Amino acid sequence: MERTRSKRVQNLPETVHSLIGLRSHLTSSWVKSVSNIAKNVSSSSEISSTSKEEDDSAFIEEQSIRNQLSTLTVQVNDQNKRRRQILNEFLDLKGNIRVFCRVKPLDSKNMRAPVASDTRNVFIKLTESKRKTYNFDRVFQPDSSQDDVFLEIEPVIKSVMDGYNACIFAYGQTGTGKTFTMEGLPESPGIVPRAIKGLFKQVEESNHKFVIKFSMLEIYMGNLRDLLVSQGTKPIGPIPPSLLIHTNPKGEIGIENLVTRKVKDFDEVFKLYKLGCRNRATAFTNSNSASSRSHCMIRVSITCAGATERRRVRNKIWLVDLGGSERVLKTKATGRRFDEGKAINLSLSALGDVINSLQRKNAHIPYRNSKLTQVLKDSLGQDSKTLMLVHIGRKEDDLCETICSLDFATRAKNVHLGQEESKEKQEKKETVMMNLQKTLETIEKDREATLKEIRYLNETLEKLSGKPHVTEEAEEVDEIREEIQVTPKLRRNKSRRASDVFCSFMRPTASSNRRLSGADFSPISSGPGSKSRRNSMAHVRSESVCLPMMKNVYDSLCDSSERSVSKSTCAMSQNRADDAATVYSQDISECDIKLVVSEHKTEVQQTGQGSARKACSKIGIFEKNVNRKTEFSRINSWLRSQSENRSCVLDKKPRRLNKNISLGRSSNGDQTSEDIEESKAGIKHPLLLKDVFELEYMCSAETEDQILSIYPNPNEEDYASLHHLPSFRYDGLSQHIDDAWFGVARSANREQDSHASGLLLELKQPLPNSQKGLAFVEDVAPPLLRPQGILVERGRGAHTFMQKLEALCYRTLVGVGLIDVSYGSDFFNGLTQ
Ligand SMILES: Nc1ncnc2c1ncn2[C@@H]1O[C@H](COP(=O)(O)OP(=O)(O)OP(=O)(O)O)[C@@H](O)[C@H]1O
Repeated sequence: MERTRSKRVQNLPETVHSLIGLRSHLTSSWVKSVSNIAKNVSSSSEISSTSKEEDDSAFIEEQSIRNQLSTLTVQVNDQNKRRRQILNEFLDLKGNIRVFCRVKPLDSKNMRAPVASDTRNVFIKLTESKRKTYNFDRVFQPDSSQDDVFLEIEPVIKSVMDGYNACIFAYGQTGTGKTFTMEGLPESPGIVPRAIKGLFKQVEESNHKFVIKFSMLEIYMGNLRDLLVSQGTKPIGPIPPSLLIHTNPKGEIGIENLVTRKVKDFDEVFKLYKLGCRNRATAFTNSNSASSRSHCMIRVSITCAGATERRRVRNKIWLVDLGGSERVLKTKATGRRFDEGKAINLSLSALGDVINSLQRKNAHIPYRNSKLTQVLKDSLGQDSKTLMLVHIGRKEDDLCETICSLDFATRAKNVHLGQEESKEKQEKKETVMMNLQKTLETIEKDREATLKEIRYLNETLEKLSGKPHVTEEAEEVDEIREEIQVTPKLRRNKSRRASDVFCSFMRPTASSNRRLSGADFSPISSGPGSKSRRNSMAHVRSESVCLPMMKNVYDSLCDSSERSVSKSTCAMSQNRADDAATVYSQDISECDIKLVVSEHKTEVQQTGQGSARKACSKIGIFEKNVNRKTEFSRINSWLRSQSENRSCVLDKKPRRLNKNISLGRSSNGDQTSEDIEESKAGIKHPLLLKDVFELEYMCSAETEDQILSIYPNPNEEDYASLHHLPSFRYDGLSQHIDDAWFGVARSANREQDSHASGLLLELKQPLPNSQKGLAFVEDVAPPLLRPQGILVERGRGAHTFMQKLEALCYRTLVGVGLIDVSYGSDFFNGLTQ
């Protein structure tokens, strides 16, 4: 229409000209035509001026909307800023580290429950007259719903939108409801789905553009495993390489090669979460049929450019379902379950230390003592928001664990040296908090109204201009997105190595590189040319003692390879402080960390067979030297605390190892010539475990029970059972343990020794069929090479027997302080002090 009008106006001069040229033909029709044209001309000019006016008014309207929008944006940013400040003030008053407690309902109403609670306190009935009270920022009683829990969590999620890092974790004994709280059930979703939904909702409502990314990993036996990457399901495969943790110059923690997926909505997150859960390590335990055997960690990172009121451009929230704390003795875990429990306990202990140090505002925060705390470093402390949900059960049976969990939580609480706030101070604080909350609500309402108006104006603008409204900020976000996508990931085995990028203490050690390149868990090679840095540390004891680890039905559900006890022991040269530091930061699993000892050269040089008393005094000398000369992690105090309980005998015998050693009797029952020779020399050869395998030696189930009944399981009340430990005899852990530790002369032929060295255990009670004590030697060999096949062939009886033997081996090692099982005097005592 407009186009037709303007065409007519353009044609007017031509028409007039033609009229002039046709003067001679002036007729009434001509007059009519001219008057029509004149009319048209006037109406055209009218139309053109109207359209101009219209254009102008549209432009003005657009401009005014833009002006309004920029005013409103300033306004909403201001509101965001105020909201952030007030919310932060509110959370500061509540405490940046808050501890909640959730009490699990009893399975049956008729059960006796020595645990009671109100909204702030948990009461424990210890005896008829003795009670203990624990108070928390909030206690969720057994009938509390998931809604109640999330209501307390919500401010932290808002704070994440404001650019703060946060960490929410569930802690507690196995089976007390950590996964229930974090993940929930389809009909009653837990914190993770609600928090993520909450984040997306806020993103939608916000006037800013956000990029949200999701990652999921677990810390299993001290190794970081990406849960968004399938690890394979081979029961005896190499342990997948642990992901490396690094810190960027800004102090932000990153995890190398961790899959990080950009997510647009909750559904996408949900799919990834399900995938991650499928890859997670869970197993049947005595306490929970689907027990989490690792710490499951979800990271949601948020990036928002152009929101100057946010605390930082990129921030993150960690949602952590910690592995269940457990008393290894109570759960009667053996084999891998035992190792898992120990690793979990050690990292929980490290987490407790970190939180406690943060609460006390200590100058040194021991983040580096576990992978868990290393990963969470930038989300714990400073202005990060930390929420710990401690879970307890009410059963009488679990009282001990409940007290441990409550003690752990109390340690993490913001109670400075036992000084509780006065009631008056508390009331004052509550009033301030209430006022802040009211202000917060008003700001939230105003902010919502402003956001609504902004949305309306944006829509109007879109209609007017016919194209979506693009802000400068959105363009910036796009740039960031591109930047994130093009950031090259560090590739393994490429010329660019982690060591080129990270500062010295974060560089992987030779061992971790080895692990990366092929999950090599074999013991230290003594072969020619193997002059690795690690090998040059003559006293590294790690990966040297291999006990028979049974492949049982539960193990087959897990995909890691077997583990050797040696993973929990490690000694380092004192003059290699840097090695020790590196090991702490990168190389070893958590079970190692607590046990790392800076080794020293003792002057003890004793040879020959030692009596029990001698051996005990050797432990004393060892400890004394250790105390005097070495720098320690906790093993020192643990060993000392154990010395009274230890009654086992360290019996040092330099033994000539012979691969063809027999059972001490020939097939017809006669003594072999070797036996005769040995008995002449006064040396008795014990039965070797290797021989047990090879000669298919088995005793009846009754005999096994009879033997094993002598060595009952120690429990927390009765340490006397440790007196029944089988004697432990040194059998040449030659290359890995400094002989001076046990006062033994080193074998001249180290090379030969290293092939046949192992751990020897001797039961005091001989087997009926054998005139000799039963003893075990396990050759130093990579766990994968051990004779699993033989065990499998022997059927169930062999399995049960071997499980029991394994338990015995552990108990012996515990008794002499070679391994730390994290019960009683170690982990739990540490927490309750
Ligand atoms: N508050 C609760 N209300 C109802 N059921 C609960 C509650 N807490 C836990 N449960 C139930 O108890 C069982 C064990 O809980 P869950 O698996 O969450 O324990 P967990 O602490 O995560 O154990 P683990 O450390 O071994 O993984 C589940 O069946 C769960 O549904």
